[in-house]
Amino acid sequence: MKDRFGREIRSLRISITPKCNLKCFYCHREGHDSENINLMTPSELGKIVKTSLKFGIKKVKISGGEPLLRNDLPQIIESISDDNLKDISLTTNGIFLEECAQKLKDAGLNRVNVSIDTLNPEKYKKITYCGDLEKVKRGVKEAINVGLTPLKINYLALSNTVEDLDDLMNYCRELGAILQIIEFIPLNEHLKKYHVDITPIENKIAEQCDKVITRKFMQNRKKYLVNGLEIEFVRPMDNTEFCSHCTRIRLTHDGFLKPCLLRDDNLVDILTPLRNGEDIEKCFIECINRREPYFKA
Ligand SMILES: Nc1nc2c(ncn2[C@@H]2O[C@H](COP(=O)(O)OP(=O)(O)OP(=O)(O)O)[C@@H](O)[C@H]2O)c(=O)[nH]1
Ligand SMILES: C[S@@+](CC[C@H](N)C(=O)[O-])C[C@H]1O[C@@H](n2cnc3c(N)ncnc32)[C@H](O)[C@@H]1O
Ligand code: SF4
Ligand code: SF4
Repeated sequence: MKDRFGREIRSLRISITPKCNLKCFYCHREGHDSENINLMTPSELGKIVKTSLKFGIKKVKISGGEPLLRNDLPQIIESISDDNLKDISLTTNGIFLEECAQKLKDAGLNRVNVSIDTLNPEKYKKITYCGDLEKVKRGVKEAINVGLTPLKINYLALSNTVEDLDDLMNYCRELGAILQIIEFIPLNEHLKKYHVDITPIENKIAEQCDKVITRKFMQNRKKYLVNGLEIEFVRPMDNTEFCSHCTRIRLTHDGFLKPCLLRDDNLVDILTPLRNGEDIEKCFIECINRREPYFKA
C-alpha cells in the first residue's frame, strides 16, 4: 500500500522496550520518550507483524531502548518470523551481544547493527555514561562468527567523534563489516553544538570510491564501496529526498503505530484494539493515511 505521497510501506521498525543499560547523551529514544512499560508480548508482536504483511511490510527492524534487555527476545523473533518477510534485523548497543548472538541466530534473526561511535574505551565510556567497549567488540566478533551478517557498525558523527572516523573505517574493513555514518539529529538547543555537517566527509569518500549504490527503498541512502569497505550514509536532517523515499513505519514499545520518527503527535493505538479482539487492519490504514514527509520540498 502507498501513502498519500506515493510512498510504499515496506519496513516496520519495532521498539520492544524503552529501557536501556546505557545513557548516551544524545539519544533520540526513537522519537517516543515514554516510560510506559505496557510492553507487548511475543504473541501480540507476532499478530501485529503478520497483519503488517498485508500492507506491504517486507522487513522488520527490532530496536529499543536496548532490545537485548528483553529476555524473551528469541521468542519475539520466532513469533514474528514469516516466510513472506525478507529480513529481520536488530539494532543494539552490543553490550549483551556476545552471550546471546547464537540464540538470536537460532531464533531466526538475520543480521545486526551495532552502535559504536569511538574505538577509544575511555571516550566510549564517557559518551555512553558507563559502557564497556571491549565487551561490545567481543559481541561484534561473536555476531559475525554465528552469521548475523552483513553486520553494520553505526557511527554517529558528532563534533567530538569526527576524529574517530578513520579508526572505525579500519576496524570495519578488518572485520568485513559495513560502516554506517549517521548524521546527528539534535533534540534540543543545547545539543546543537554537537552537530557536524557530514557533507565534506561524504564528498571525500565519494572521490575515493570504486562504486556507488543508491538504496531506492531506503530513503535513497547512498552506499559507497571504498577499497573493500562498504560505507552507508544516513542523512536525515533537512533532507527532503530522504523523507520523500521513506518506506518505514514504526511500532512503539507501548503499542502505538508511529507514522514518522520525528513526530509524536499522530500516533495510532493498536494495542487496545488488539487486546479487545478487534480488527487491527484499520489501525494500519489510519497510520498510513497519517504519513507525510517530515522535511518537505
Ligand atoms: N529520520 C530518520 N532516521 C532514521 C529512520 N530510520 C532510521 N533512522 C536513523 O538511522 C540510523 C540507523 O538506524 P538503524 O536502526 O541502524 O537501522 P537502519 O540503518 O535504518 O536500517 P537497515 O539498513 O535496515 O539496517 C539511526 O540513527 C536512526 O535514527 C527514519 O525513518 N527516519
Ligand atoms: C536509539 S538506538 C536504539 C538501539 C540500541 N540501543 C543502539 O544504541 O543501537 C538506535 C540508533 O539510533 C541512533 N541515535 C540515537 N540518538 C540519535 C540522534 N539524536 N541522532 C541520530 N541518531 C541517533 C543510535 O546511535 C543508534 O545507532
Ligand atoms: S544505547 Fe541506544 S537506546 Fe541506549 S542510550 Fe544509547 S542510543 Fe539510546
Ligand atoms: S518522514 Fe523523514 S523523518 Fe519521518 S520517518 Fe520518514 S525519513 Fe524519518
